Amino acid sequence: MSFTQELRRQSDGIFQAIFDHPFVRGIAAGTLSREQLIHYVKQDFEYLNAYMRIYGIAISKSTSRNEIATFNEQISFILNSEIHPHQNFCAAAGVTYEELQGYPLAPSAHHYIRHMLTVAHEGSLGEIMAVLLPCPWTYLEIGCKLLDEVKPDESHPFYDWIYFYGNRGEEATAKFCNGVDLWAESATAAERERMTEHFMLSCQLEYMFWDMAYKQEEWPVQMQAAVL
Ligand SMILES: Cc1ncc(CO)c(N)n1
Repeated sequence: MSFTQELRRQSDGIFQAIFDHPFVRGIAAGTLSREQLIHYVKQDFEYLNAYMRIYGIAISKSTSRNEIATFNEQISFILNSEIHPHQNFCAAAGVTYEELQGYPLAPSAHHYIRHMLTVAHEGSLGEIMAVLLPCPWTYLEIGCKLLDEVKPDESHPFYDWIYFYGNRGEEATAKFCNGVDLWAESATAAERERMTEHFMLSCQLEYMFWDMAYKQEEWPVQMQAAVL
């Protein structure tokens, strides 16, 4: 079993919980509220900005052109393609994408981004790849599962979202897994252990991100608006 197959086995309980989460079930059934979609897009716009910055840190730790090119491709994918699923949610909620940009982070999004940033600061390139991997991997599997289960046609409100993640992520995720596996082969046991921990925590935080959007999570005490 490869290192990433072993990671997938260890995280199976979390993957299953994500597939069963009411937000993901709500994508399948087309039953999410306008407010839940808006909360998700506001937070995910910021999340993907942070995610691209972490790729930037990964580039600064890269030792070959090949690695740089891979991270560069991933950044372009987020900038140019991953806007489509957000736009699908915006259209379903009846808002423009621009309206949902620049909001403060809710607690779980904050937690997830800080987790990735800590690993980016302290860890090796292999550890950074491990902390980033649950993002494409969980969405690929959600997309494939929903394609298979719902077989949406164009009348489904989340047709674009489901097709985007079900069809587009496979090659990128395979490449990502390959990079993590190669790194793990020459890593020490202690580093592999850290890679596993980072990966597992990112899976937990993927679950929490869905939960945050579903419950429209906010900080428990409202901040006071600045007096200008
Ligand atoms: C939180 C989160 N995880 C994964 C993806 C997929 O890229 C996303 N857009 N947002």
